[in-house]
Amino acid sequence: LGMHSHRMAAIRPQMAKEKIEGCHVCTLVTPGEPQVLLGKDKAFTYDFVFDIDSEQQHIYQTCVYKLIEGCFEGYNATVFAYGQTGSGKTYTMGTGFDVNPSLQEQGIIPRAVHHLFEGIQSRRDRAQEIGIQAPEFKVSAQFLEVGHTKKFDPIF
Ligand SMILES: Nc1ncnc2c1ncn2[C@@H]1O[C@H](COP(=O)(O)OP(=O)(O)OP(=O)(O)O)[C@@H](O)[C@H]1O
Repeated sequence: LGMHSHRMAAIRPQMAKEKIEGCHVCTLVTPGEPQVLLGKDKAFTYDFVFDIDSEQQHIYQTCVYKLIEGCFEGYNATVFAYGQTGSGKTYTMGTGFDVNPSLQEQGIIPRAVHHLFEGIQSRRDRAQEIGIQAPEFKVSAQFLEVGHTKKFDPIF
């Protein structure tokens, strides 16, 4: 059994409150590199980095698309968001229920569910077209939210 993981960082725009308080953006993404500079002397490297103006669609396409395609081959996949309060986990995962985001703003989970069921349907349709028995799919998914656990370090 092998396990492979990727780490990505997405930088969110400043919230209105932060702008009003005169906060400065302290991150700088190194052009062409998956690296974030924090202030002058701290550099962090990830597999992917998405700067402030990144679109949800781009994040999905780069980080999650292949995982869902892999599910059709029988692989398991996990997408895990972590970060401090207000850093943008809910927004990026698309699990806020109090807002109704535009299609463009839709996050990872609704995109993944859509991709999964579209993928199933198109594989079944294709089988019918060429006259073979439609494949059967069993879908099992989990969505967990861990919060406010002061003693739990999710970065391991
Ligand atoms: N990429 C983004 N573009 C625009 N707004 C964003 C982005 N990321 C986060 N936000 C906004 O920033 C605020 C905080 O984000 P969010 O609620 O997703 O944080 P969180 O990490 O889930 O926080 P908590 O741990 O407290 O639940 C929200 O108002 C959200 O809409």
